[in-house]
Amino acid sequence: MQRTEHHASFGGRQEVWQHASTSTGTDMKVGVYLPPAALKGEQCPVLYWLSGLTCTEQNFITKAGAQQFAAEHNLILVAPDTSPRGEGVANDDAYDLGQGAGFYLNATQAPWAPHFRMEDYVVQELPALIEQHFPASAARGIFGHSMGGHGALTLALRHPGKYKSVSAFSPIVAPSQVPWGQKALKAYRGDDPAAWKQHDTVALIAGATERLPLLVDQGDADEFLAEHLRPELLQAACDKAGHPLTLRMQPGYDHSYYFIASFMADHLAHHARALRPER
Ligand SMILES: N[C@@H](CCC(=O)N[C@@H](CS)C(=O)NCC(=O)O)C(=O)O
Repeated sequence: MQRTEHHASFGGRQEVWQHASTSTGTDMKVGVYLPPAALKGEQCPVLYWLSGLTCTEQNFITKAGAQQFAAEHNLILVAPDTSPRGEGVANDDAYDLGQGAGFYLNATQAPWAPHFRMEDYVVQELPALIEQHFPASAARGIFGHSMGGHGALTLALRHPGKYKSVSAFSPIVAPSQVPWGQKALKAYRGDDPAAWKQHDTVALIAGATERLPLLVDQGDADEFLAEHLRPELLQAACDKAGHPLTLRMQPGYDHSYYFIASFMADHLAHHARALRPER
Protein backbone atom coordinates (compact mmCIF):
# COMPACT_ATOMS: atom_id res chain seq x y z
CA MET A 1 0.00 0.00 0.00
CA GLN A 2 1.24 3.44 -0.89
CA ARG A 3 0.04 6.67 0.69
CA THR A 4 -0.56 9.36 -1.94
CA GLU A 5 -2.11 12.13 0.20
CA HIS A 6 -2.23 13.18 3.83
CA HIS A 7 -3.92 16.21 5.38
CA ALA A 8 -4.43 17.14 9.05
CA SER A 9 -8.19 17.33 9.65
CA PHE A 10 -10.16 17.93 12.90
CA GLY A 11 -7.34 16.58 15.05
CA GLY A 12 -7.08 13.47 12.89
CA ARG A 13 -5.72 12.86 9.40
CA GLN A 14 -7.33 12.43 5.99
CA GLU A 15 -5.23 10.11 3.87
CA VAL A 16 -5.51 8.59 0.39
CA TRP A 17 -3.94 5.22 -0.30
CA GLN A 18 -3.30 3.31 -3.52
CA HIS A 19 -2.87 -0.44 -3.64
CA ALA A 20 -2.89 -3.38 -6.04
CA SER A 21 -6.25 -5.13 -5.64
CA THR A 22 -6.51 -8.89 -5.99
CA SER A 23 -10.31 -8.55 -6.45
CA THR A 24 -10.26 -6.15 -9.39
CA GLY A 25 -6.79 -6.89 -10.75
CA THR A 26 -6.15 -3.15 -10.88
CA ASP A 27 -4.67 -0.47 -8.66
CA MET A 28 -7.41 0.96 -6.42
CA LYS A 29 -7.47 4.28 -4.56
CA VAL A 30 -9.19 4.67 -1.21
CA GLY A 31 -9.70 7.55 1.21
CA VAL A 32 -8.96 6.75 4.86
CA TYR A 33 -9.77 9.21 7.65
CA LEU A 34 -7.99 8.43 10.90
CA PRO A 35 -9.67 10.11 13.90
CA PRO A 36 -7.63 11.43 16.85
CA ALA A 37 -7.87 8.16 18.83
CA ALA A 38 -6.58 6.14 15.86
CA LEU A 39 -3.57 8.46 15.56
CA LYS A 40 -2.80 7.56 19.17
CA GLY A 41 -2.95 3.87 18.22
CA GLU A 42 -6.33 3.06 19.78
CA GLN A 43 -8.44 0.50 17.92
CA CYS A 44 -11.42 2.26 16.32
CA PRO A 45 -14.52 0.96 14.51
CA VAL A 46 -14.57 1.46 10.75
CA LEU A 47 -17.36 3.10 8.77
CA TYR A 48 -17.31 2.38 5.02
CA TRP A 49 -18.72 4.97 2.59
CA LEU A 50 -19.78 4.01 -0.95
CA SER A 51 -20.14 6.84 -3.45
CA GLY A 52 -22.50 7.27 -6.38
CA LEU A 53 -22.23 7.36 -10.16
CA THR A 54 -19.26 9.27 -11.62
CA CYS A 55 -17.51 9.56 -8.25
CA THR A 56 -13.95 8.65 -7.31
CA GLU A 57 -12.58 8.35 -3.77
CA GLN A 58 -12.30 12.17 -3.82
CA ASN A 59 -15.96 13.28 -3.84
CA PHE A 60 -16.80 12.10 -0.34
CA ILE A 61 -13.58 13.21 1.33
CA THR A 62 -13.73 16.72 -0.18
CA LYS A 63 -17.49 17.43 -0.11
CA ALA A 64 -19.37 15.46 2.56
CA GLY A 65 -17.91 17.15 5.64
CA ALA A 66 -17.83 13.86 7.53
CA GLN A 67 -14.39 14.21 9.14
CA GLN A 68 -15.54 16.45 12.02
CA PHE A 69 -18.13 13.88 13.11
CA ALA A 70 -15.78 10.93 12.64
CA ALA A 71 -13.33 12.79 14.88
CA GLU A 72 -16.04 13.37 17.50
CA HIS A 73 -17.07 9.68 17.57
CA ASN A 74 -13.55 8.35 16.87
CA LEU A 75 -14.58 6.32 13.84
CA ILE A 76 -12.24 5.48 10.96
CA LEU A 77 -13.86 6.45 7.62
CA VAL A 78 -13.00 4.42 4.53
CA ALA A 79 -14.15 5.68 1.12
CA PRO A 80 -13.11 3.58 -1.88
CA ASP A 81 -13.37 4.41 -5.57
CA THR A 82 -16.59 3.35 -7.32
CA SER A 83 -15.05 0.91 -9.84
CA PRO A 84 -11.82 -0.42 -11.24
CA ARG A 85 -10.15 2.00 -13.67
CA GLY A 86 -7.39 2.10 -16.25
CA GLU A 87 -6.66 1.61 -19.92
CA GLY A 88 -6.97 -2.17 -19.80
CA VAL A 89 -10.35 -1.98 -18.04
CA ALA A 90 -13.65 -2.13 -19.96
CA ASN A 91 -15.61 1.11 -20.13
CA ASP A 92 -18.68 2.73 -21.68
CA ASP A 93 -19.21 6.28 -22.93
CA ALA A 94 -22.26 6.68 -20.70
CA TYR A 95 -21.77 8.01 -17.15
CA ASP A 96 -23.93 5.26 -15.64
CA LEU A 97 -22.02 2.17 -16.83
CA GLY A 98 -18.41 1.01 -16.59
CA GLN A 99 -15.68 3.04 -14.92
CA GLY A 100 -17.23 5.15 -12.14
CA ALA A 101 -20.31 2.92 -12.08
CA GLY A 102 -19.36 -0.45 -10.59
CA PHE A 103 -22.65 -0.90 -8.67
CA TYR A 104 -20.89 -2.84 -5.86
CA LEU A 105 -21.40 -6.29 -7.37
CA ASN A 106 -19.29 -8.93 -9.10
CA ALA A 107 -19.88 -8.88 -12.86
CA THR A 108 -20.36 -12.21 -14.61
CA GLN A 109 -20.70 -10.89 -18.19
CA ALA A 110 -18.22 -9.84 -20.89
CA PRO A 111 -16.51 -7.42 -21.11
CA TRP A 112 -16.95 -6.55 -17.40
CA ALA A 113 -16.29 -9.84 -15.59
CA PRO A 114 -12.46 -9.71 -15.39
CA HIS A 115 -12.17 -6.48 -13.34
CA PHE A 116 -15.63 -5.42 -12.12
CA ARG A 117 -15.62 -7.29 -8.78
CA MET A 118 -16.57 -4.51 -6.39
CA GLU A 119 -18.56 -6.73 -4.02
CA ASP A 120 -15.50 -8.89 -3.30
CA TYR A 121 -13.38 -5.77 -3.04
CA VAL A 122 -15.62 -3.87 -0.61
CA VAL A 123 -16.82 -6.78 1.54
CA GLN A 124 -13.70 -8.97 1.74
CA GLU A 125 -10.47 -7.45 0.48
CA LEU A 126 -10.79 -3.89 1.75
CA PRO A 127 -11.76 -4.72 5.37
CA ALA A 128 -8.91 -7.23 5.59
CA LEU A 129 -6.48 -4.62 4.29
CA ILE A 130 -7.80 -1.86 6.59
CA GLU A 131 -7.78 -4.11 9.66
CA GLN A 132 -4.19 -5.15 8.87
CA HIS A 133 -2.71 -1.71 8.20
CA PHE A 134 -4.61 0.63 10.55
CA PRO A 135 -5.69 0.57 14.22
CA ALA A 136 -9.08 -0.77 13.19
CA SER A 137 -11.36 -2.99 15.24
CA ALA A 138 -13.65 -5.56 13.63
CA ALA A 139 -16.74 -3.37 14.27
CA ARG A 140 -17.87 -2.21 10.82
CA GLY A 141 -20.64 0.03 9.53
CA ILE A 142 -21.53 0.86 5.95
CA PHE A 143 -23.32 3.77 4.26
CA GLY A 144 -23.43 5.48 0.90
CA HIS A 145 -25.17 7.68 -1.63
CA SER A 146 -27.36 6.80 -4.63
CA MET A 147 -25.55 3.88 -6.36
CA GLY A 148 -23.49 3.73 -3.15
CA GLY A 149 -26.66 3.71 -1.04
CA HIS A 150 -27.72 0.70 -3.09
CA GLY A 151 -24.28 -0.76 -2.39
CA ALA A 152 -24.49 -0.19 1.36
CA LEU A 153 -28.01 -1.61 1.71
CA THR A 154 -27.49 -4.66 -0.53
CA LEU A 155 -24.06 -5.55 0.85
CA ALA A 156 -25.34 -5.37 4.45
CA LEU A 157 -28.34 -7.52 3.51
CA ARG A 158 -26.23 -10.01 1.53
CA HIS A 159 -23.57 -10.39 4.24
CA PRO A 160 -25.33 -10.70 7.60
CA GLY A 161 -22.92 -10.37 10.51
CA LYS A 162 -20.36 -8.37 8.52
CA TYR A 163 -21.72 -4.95 9.50
CA LYS A 164 -23.25 -3.65 12.74
CA SER A 165 -24.90 -0.57 11.21
CA VAL A 166 -26.15 0.67 7.84
CA SER A 167 -27.62 3.86 6.39
CA ALA A 168 -28.06 5.59 3.04
CA PHE A 169 -28.62 8.92 1.30
CA SER A 170 -30.96 8.83 -1.72
CA PRO A 171 -30.29 5.14 -2.44
CA ILE A 172 -31.30 3.23 -5.57
CA VAL A 173 -33.53 0.85 -3.59
CA ALA A 174 -35.06 -1.17 -6.42
CA PRO A 175 -32.49 -1.41 -9.22
CA SER A 176 -34.38 -4.20 -10.96
CA GLN A 177 -37.34 -1.81 -11.39
CA VAL A 178 -35.61 1.43 -12.51
CA PRO A 179 -33.58 2.45 -15.59
CA TRP A 180 -30.18 3.03 -13.88
CA GLY A 181 -30.37 -0.37 -12.21
CA GLN A 182 -31.83 -2.31 -15.11
CA LYS A 183 -29.09 -1.08 -17.42
CA ALA A 184 -26.29 -1.98 -14.99
CA LEU A 185 -27.73 -5.31 -13.84
CA LYS A 186 -28.29 -6.43 -17.43
CA ALA A 187 -24.76 -5.47 -18.46
CA TYR A 188 -22.98 -6.89 -15.41
CA ARG A 189 -25.13 -9.88 -14.46
CA GLY A 190 -26.88 -10.81 -17.74
CA ASP A 191 -30.42 -10.67 -19.03
CA ASP A 192 -32.02 -12.59 -16.17
CA PRO A 193 -34.35 -10.42 -14.07
CA ALA A 194 -34.64 -13.21 -11.48
CA ALA A 195 -30.89 -13.00 -10.79
CA TRP A 196 -31.11 -9.19 -10.47
CA LYS A 197 -33.16 -9.63 -7.28
CA GLN A 198 -30.02 -10.77 -5.46
CA HIS A 199 -28.73 -7.20 -5.83
CA ASP A 200 -31.99 -5.38 -5.17
CA THR A 201 -32.70 -4.02 -1.68
CA VAL A 202 -36.48 -4.09 -2.03
CA ALA A 203 -36.33 -7.73 -3.15
CA LEU A 204 -33.79 -8.74 -0.47
CA ILE A 205 -35.70 -7.21 2.49
CA ALA A 206 -38.37 -9.92 2.53
CA GLY A 207 -35.92 -12.75 3.14
CA ALA A 208 -33.40 -10.92 5.35
CA THR A 209 -32.01 -13.03 8.19
CA GLU A 210 -30.72 -9.98 10.09
CA ARG A 211 -32.81 -6.86 10.57
CA LEU A 212 -30.37 -3.99 11.12
CA PRO A 213 -32.34 -0.74 11.49
CA LEU A 214 -32.09 1.36 8.31
CA LEU A 215 -31.70 5.14 8.34
CA VAL A 216 -32.45 6.62 4.90
CA ASP A 217 -32.49 10.32 4.00
CA GLN A 218 -34.01 11.44 0.70
CA GLY A 219 -34.42 14.98 -0.66
CA ASP A 220 -37.87 15.67 -2.09
CA ALA A 221 -36.35 18.01 -4.74
CA ASP A 222 -33.98 15.26 -5.94
CA GLU A 223 -33.95 15.25 -9.75
CA PHE A 224 -33.68 11.43 -9.80
CA LEU A 225 -36.38 10.73 -7.20
CA ALA A 226 -39.34 9.56 -9.28
CA GLU A 227 -37.45 7.76 -12.05
CA HIS A 228 -34.52 6.05 -10.30
CA LEU A 229 -34.82 6.19 -6.51
CA ARG A 230 -38.45 5.50 -5.53
CA PRO A 231 -38.12 5.31 -1.73
CA GLU A 232 -41.83 4.41 -1.41
CA LEU A 233 -40.90 0.94 -2.65
CA LEU A 234 -38.46 0.56 0.25
CA GLN A 235 -41.06 1.80 2.73
CA ALA A 236 -43.60 -0.74 1.44
CA ALA A 237 -41.09 -3.62 1.50
CA CYS A 238 -40.00 -2.78 5.05
CA ASP A 239 -43.59 -2.41 6.26
CA LYS A 240 -44.45 -5.81 4.79
CA ALA A 241 -41.40 -7.59 6.23
CA GLY A 242 -41.40 -5.80 9.58
CA HIS A 243 -37.95 -4.41 8.83
CA PRO A 244 -37.06 -1.33 10.93
CA LEU A 245 -36.76 1.71 8.66
CA THR A 246 -36.47 5.42 9.37
CA LEU A 247 -37.10 7.07 6.01
CA ARG A 248 -36.84 10.85 6.19
CA MET A 249 -38.06 12.90 3.23
CA GLN A 250 -36.10 16.15 3.43
CA PRO A 251 -38.03 19.09 1.95
CA GLY A 252 -36.18 21.17 -0.67
CA TYR A 253 -33.03 19.05 -0.85
CA ASP A 254 -31.61 17.78 -4.16
CA HIS A 255 -29.29 14.85 -5.02
CA SER A 256 -26.01 16.65 -4.38
CA TYR A 257 -23.33 16.61 -1.71
CA TYR A 258 -24.92 19.80 -0.28
CA PHE A 259 -27.78 17.51 0.78
CA ILE A 260 -25.43 14.78 2.01
CA ALA A 261 -23.38 17.22 4.10
CA SER A 262 -26.58 18.62 5.66
CA PHE A 263 -27.46 15.30 7.32
CA MET A 264 -24.01 13.80 7.79
CA ALA A 265 -24.02 14.44 11.57
CA ASP A 266 -27.17 12.33 12.01
CA HIS A 267 -25.72 9.43 10.02
CA LEU A 268 -22.44 9.41 11.94
CA ALA A 269 -24.42 9.46 15.23
CA HIS A 270 -26.58 6.56 13.97
CA HIS A 271 -23.48 4.49 13.21
CA ALA A 272 -21.68 5.50 16.41
CA ARG A 273 -24.60 4.23 18.51
CA ALA A 274 -24.11 0.74 17.04
CA LEU A 275 -20.33 0.79 16.63
CA ARG A 276 -19.48 2.31 20.02
CA PRO A 277 -22.30 1.06 22.28
CA GLU A 278 -20.08 1.63 25.33
CA ARG A 279 -20.30 5.41 24.95
N1 LIG B 1 -25.59 14.49 -13.92
C1 LIG B 1 -24.74 13.81 -12.98
C2 LIG B 1 -25.32 12.45 -12.71
C3 LIG B 1 -24.52 11.67 -11.78
C4 LIG B 1 -24.70 12.10 -10.35
O1 LIG B 1 -25.57 12.88 -9.96
N2 LIG B 1 -23.83 11.55 -9.55
C5 LIG B 1 -23.96 11.71 -8.13
C6 LIG B 1 -24.10 10.33 -7.55
S1 LIG B 1 -25.42 9.42 -8.32
C7 LIG B 1 -22.70 12.34 -7.57
O2 LIG B 1 -22.39 12.14 -6.42
N3 LIG B 1 -21.97 13.11 -8.40
C8 LIG B 1 -20.70 13.65 -8.02
C9 LIG B 1 -20.73 14.84 -7.10
O3 LIG B 1 -21.80 15.45 -6.93
O4 LIG B 1 -19.66 15.18 -6.54
C10 LIG B 1 -23.33 13.69 -13.51
O5 LIG B 1 -23.18 13.35 -14.70
O6 LIG B 1 -22.37 13.90 -12.72
